Amino acid sequence: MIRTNALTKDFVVSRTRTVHAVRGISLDIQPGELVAVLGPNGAGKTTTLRMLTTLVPPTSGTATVAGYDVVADPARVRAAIGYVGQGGAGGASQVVRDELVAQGEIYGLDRRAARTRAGELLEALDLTEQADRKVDSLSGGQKRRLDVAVGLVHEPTLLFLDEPSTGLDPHNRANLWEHVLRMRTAAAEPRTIVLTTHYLDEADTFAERVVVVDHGQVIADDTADALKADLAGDLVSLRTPAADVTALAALAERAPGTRAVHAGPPGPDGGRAVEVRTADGPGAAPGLLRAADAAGLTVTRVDVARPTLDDVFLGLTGRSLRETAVQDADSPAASPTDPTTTKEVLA
Ligand SMILES: Nc1ncnc2c1ncn2[C@@H]1O[C@H](COP(=O)(O)OP(=O)(O)OP(=O)(O)O)[C@@H](O)[C@H]1O
Repeated sequence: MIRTNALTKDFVVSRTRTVHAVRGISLDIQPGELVAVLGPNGAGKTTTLRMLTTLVPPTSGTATVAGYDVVADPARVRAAIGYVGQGGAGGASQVVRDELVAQGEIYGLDRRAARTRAGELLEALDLTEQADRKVDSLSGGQKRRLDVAVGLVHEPTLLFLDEPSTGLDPHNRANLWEHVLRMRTAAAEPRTIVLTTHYLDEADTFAERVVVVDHGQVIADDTADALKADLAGDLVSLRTPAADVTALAALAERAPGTRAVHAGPPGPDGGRAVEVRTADGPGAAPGLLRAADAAGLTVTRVDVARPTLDDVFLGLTGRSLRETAVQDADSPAASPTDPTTTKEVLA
């Protein structure tokens, strides 16, 4: 459905400065896949999407989308895809239903067919009640759902969404995702969806495949579970009195499946946690406890944590992710420091 080979984009910003936004991305995306492209600000996610949607020409490399070359056949690519950009699609002073009808007509539907299609999309995206309102009176979540509806007017088999949920509160993000997932299977054949996101948790929960981009390159490409298992591993944390830390750490080093061992800082009681990064935490923990017991070492508490995509990114780049406040776009009362609106995003 999408195949790119060494896709590259340089922006020449002055005689002395060129931004290498995308540095040779090769991807192969099959029909029906739901792929999240994840990466920090400036990683090249949007530029990649804009090349795949024919909005900017590549500097070098090739890309075919829905079987058509993005440079040689941009009109056919555009007819086959839907694209929802970061800015949104709806005209602010348009009435919601009229916006969808107009989009249908742009894509060649006659007025009657365009009205029917608009009605179906309003229904599917829970916007029927808002159909006669102006676009700029909608909440952030409703606007984003309208954007998705606009992207689907011509029933594309392939949908690109650039940061569809940025700025939405957790409730509206979940709601948008519910609709996107429903839209995906509503077509005769499952739609292929490629989206960019900063949100680790949604890439983790919803995407079947996560492509991690950093500095214009793909640095990882797999299911979230495989990335976490291969690149991070589980963390078994064994709390032990100070006197046993060195011996317990040495024992953990020798345990099967151990990848790394690290002693945490002393707690209020002087004890420390020996943190064991291992392929299979729940599988390894009982063996570690038995070995500690046999060696006469005391373990006062055991915790097993599954890794996050944050751990994956840290493992790949040495850079961590920051807790960043996400302004609740639909609930003006919520402040950026409200813990319910604070989400993990890539720093
Ligand atoms: N038209 C342009 N002219 C010059 N530089 C550009 C242009 N568009 C993007 N860039 C630069 O290319 C790099 C990649 O930008 P891009 O928008 O693709 O990143 P991104 O991963 O989508 O970031 P974000 O998550 O912030 O949207 C950045 O350094 C950006 O400043």
